[in-house]
Amino acid sequence: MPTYPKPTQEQLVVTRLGEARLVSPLPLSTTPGDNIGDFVDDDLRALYNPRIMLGEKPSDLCFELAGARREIFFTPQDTTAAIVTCGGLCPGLNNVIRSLVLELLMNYGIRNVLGIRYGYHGLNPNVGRPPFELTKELVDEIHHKGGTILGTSRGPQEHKESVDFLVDRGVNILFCVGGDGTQRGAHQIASEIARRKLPISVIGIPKTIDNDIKYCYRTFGFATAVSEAEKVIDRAHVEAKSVLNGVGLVKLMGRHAGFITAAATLASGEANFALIPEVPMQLHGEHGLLAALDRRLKAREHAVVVIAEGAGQHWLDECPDEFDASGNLLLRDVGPFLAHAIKDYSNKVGNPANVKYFDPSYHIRSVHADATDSLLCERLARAAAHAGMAGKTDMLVGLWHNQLIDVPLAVSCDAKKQLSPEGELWMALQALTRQEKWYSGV
Ligand SMILES: Nc1ncnc2c1ncn2[C@@H]1O[C@H](COP(=O)(O)OP(=O)(O)OP(=O)(O)O)[C@@H](O)[C@H]1O
Ligand SMILES: O=P(O)(O)OC[C@H]1O[C@](O)(CO)[C@@H](O)[C@@H]1O
Ligand SMILES: [Mg+2]
Repeated sequence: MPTYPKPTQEQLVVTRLGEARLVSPLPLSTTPGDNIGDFVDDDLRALYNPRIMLGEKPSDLCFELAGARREIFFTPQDTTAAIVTCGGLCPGLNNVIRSLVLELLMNYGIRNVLGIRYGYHGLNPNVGRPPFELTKELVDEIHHKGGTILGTSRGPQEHKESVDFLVDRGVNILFCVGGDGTQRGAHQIASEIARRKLPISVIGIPKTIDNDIKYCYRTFGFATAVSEAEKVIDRAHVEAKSVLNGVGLVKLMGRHAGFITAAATLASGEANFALIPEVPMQLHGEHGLLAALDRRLKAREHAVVVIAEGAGQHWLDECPDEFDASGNLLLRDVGPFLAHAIKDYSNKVGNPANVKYFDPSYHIRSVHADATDSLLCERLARAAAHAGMAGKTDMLVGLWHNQLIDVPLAVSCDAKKQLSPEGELWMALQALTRQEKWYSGV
């Protein structure tokens, strides 16, 4: 259940640089049933809402389906692509780079692929390092490594200079791999390209362990981050259970979305409380977290609490907002604050807790992609390559009910996705932890 308003059909129309007239070099077919993979018809659509109420007319609101087109826009041997990775690290960045390079060079046979260094800074010759050529040999084994071989960055970018750079370097397709900020930046670059009426395609590939990008049910990196977080919760449980009144407290990444916290809590099955930014909870008072935790300790003599970094911000003292280089609000550190609050309260009520605090923050995102994410990276990257070669632009590749879709950047990056407190994930978490019971004291 999305937490954002339904788009209009007009908002879901993807921009094209012009008519795609060239026959694709991919060895695909247009005949179903011939045991050869098929091109995707440009008129094929994925329904926005796959649920229907019996007796009601289904809505025909739909996304453009991603995939290889029979007609392409760019002449492969004259085409240069460039790849840039921006924002925080995320498992799978190297997988995406590798799959893009292999699809573009080996299957489409384009001229070359440039690797842009250290995020959007690399598109500004006055600030960034020069790009380097990505060859098949260079990317051969990179998918086994965490991080990004291109480097990444946060901080503002001058989109006019970025477009000058693309023109100077003869780049025809730019692939922007990153989170919501990166996709906003990609949209600005595409808008400047459109203003100058240039035939340059800009394609986004959504990356973030936070899983907060609209029209992408699951971003790559999320599954790996959840697997890593799950291990930490399990260890926090071991620590908590080994001492009297042990409390394993785990703080996980997730600025504005609690997807990592909720999914890792469910996967682990060992946490008793999960706190996310979307569901603000009281700390003090009869129905606050501290009293609830005390009830749990009295009943079971150990507890595990998982908190997303963006949760409980309202518990901390007001102080002037600070921002990172990209303008993202810097969160105050709720983990140590909560550890102290639990210790103080438990001492005060005469039932001292033995708090073991875990902060695995960067650990969960700097690892290499697991098999689930590697597969998703492969799918997203190849779909992005197809979209670029077909001359689509100002769009990102999304994942909607397990179908890859092409989504205009303007409609994807106008807001972040958050976890719905009415959705299945949060309901499952309530059913598993039964944390409400401790809060209500019944
Ligand atoms: N509002 C914006 N408008 C245009 N460009 C932006 C905007 N926000 C960020 N960018 C560009 O995108 C880059 C990456 O943004 P940011 O640091 O917010 O990471 P992100 O892509 O959101 O990834 P993460 O998920 O790690 O936060 C920045 O360096 C900046 O150039
Ligand atoms: O410290 P950095 O590298 O700026 O990134 C931290 C942020 O990046 C993310 O991993 C992705 O947005 C967030 O969960 C986290 O708050
Ligand atoms: Mg972001």
